[in-house]
Amino acid sequence: MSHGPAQPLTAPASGPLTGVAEVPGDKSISHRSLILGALSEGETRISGLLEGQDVLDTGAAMRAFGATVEKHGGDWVVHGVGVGGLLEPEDVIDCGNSGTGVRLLMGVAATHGFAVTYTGDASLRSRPMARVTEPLALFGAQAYGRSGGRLPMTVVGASDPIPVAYTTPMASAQVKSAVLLAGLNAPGETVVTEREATRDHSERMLRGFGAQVETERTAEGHVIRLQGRPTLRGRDIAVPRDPSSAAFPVCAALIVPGSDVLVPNIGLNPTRAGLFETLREMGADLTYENPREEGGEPAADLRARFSPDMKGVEVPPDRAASMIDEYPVLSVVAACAEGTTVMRGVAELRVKESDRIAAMATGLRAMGVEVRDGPDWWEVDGLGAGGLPGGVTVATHLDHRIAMSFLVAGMAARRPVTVDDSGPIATSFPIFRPLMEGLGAAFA
Ligand SMILES: O=C(O)C1=C[C@@H](OP(=O)(O)O)[C@@H](O)[C@H](O)C1
Ligand SMILES: C=C(OP(=O)(O)O)C(=O)O
Repeated sequence: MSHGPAQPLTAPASGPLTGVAEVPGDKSISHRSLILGALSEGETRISGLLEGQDVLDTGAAMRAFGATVEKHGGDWVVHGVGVGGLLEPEDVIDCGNSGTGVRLLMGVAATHGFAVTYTGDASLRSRPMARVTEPLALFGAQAYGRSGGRLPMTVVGASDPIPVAYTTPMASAQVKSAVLLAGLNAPGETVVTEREATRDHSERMLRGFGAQVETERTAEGHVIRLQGRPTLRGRDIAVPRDPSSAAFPVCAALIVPGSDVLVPNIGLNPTRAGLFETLREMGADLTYENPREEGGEPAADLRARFSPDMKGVEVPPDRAASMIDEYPVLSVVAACAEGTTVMRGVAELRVKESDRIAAMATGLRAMGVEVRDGPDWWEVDGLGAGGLPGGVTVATHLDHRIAMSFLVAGMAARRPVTVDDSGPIATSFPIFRPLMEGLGAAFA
């Protein structure tokens, strides 16, 4: 919960970024590997787990719920307790900065007959939890939190849960996943309908661990049916690299003159790849090399080269869920393109680790970029390649993606960009700084 002293960091203009950027494991899949391993019988061995603080906090939580979670050599090994077998934690569960961690855990524990109190850092304590506790109440769980449905919050799990049919009111994989994970320990069929498809890692991984999950496209949307009380069996998991982390070296290469960067082995699951599609529409020199299937999902090596002729685009709102965490860094690329980039249908950006539209707009405006915004949209007027003035210090509001986005901006700007706190980068991309330095970036 406590956050150490702020760690300011400055990115001055960079020379060409070149080389290979091996980004760490996918954060969404890493959380789910630990959680589903803990709900399985037997051993789950995970290679490539993201060792970011968000994921480490979920690992500590699974230990508090009774599972064994240990690092053996380079792998993480989980010995699970089986579906319905979680134990009552002896203390508050602190999820740090992680919305995914707390919301998925609330779901899992909501159909166990004990109470759990959750908290997190100042950012997480400001984020809305009613979106999860409302559907969990349908299973019979009761939540008692701060006003506005904020953490700290105690959720009293249902001792006699009933299955639920629920339509998610916003495009959120966290809400969908919380309901599905609660449904694991409810008898019968739990059904989640989402109007827009969101990342589908929970569905794919639940199936991989042995649950019966069916998905169907209907007139109402995307329907997911889970049969409750399955036996989940531990398995080996190789976590693919994170496309949301790949976004930073890719975007930096596109806007720093002379750059040519290879980001190998990135999953291009269509529920995650919207940024790359958008960048290509803008005219980015971004190619998919060696396209292949990895663990049943499309993957490729991404090659990004400096792209001085990118144009602003209108990003279709139905693409938002597939690139929701990438809008901050897209807005930096947009500021280096010609013309206006329009981003609509993105109200969810206002309830992430920070209000990401406000945070990016404030920093971009401070360096002279024209940004217009409304409740669920924003537009950035590009200054063209080499046009970003820089010369600002920006507030990152405990938000890793805001910090990394402005550091990327500094690499392409005429004068340095300083972020007031780079500490939160460790939540999702702990090797961001050495990785970017390896490509040629300098920090001060
Ligand atoms: O399910 C997940 O792993 C995630 C879902 C998204 O959040 P929402 O469900 O709030 O859109 C995303 O922003 C987050 O980084 C990870
Ligand atoms: C929104 C994010 O994470 P979370 O919701 O898990 O805190 C993110 O990583 O950009």
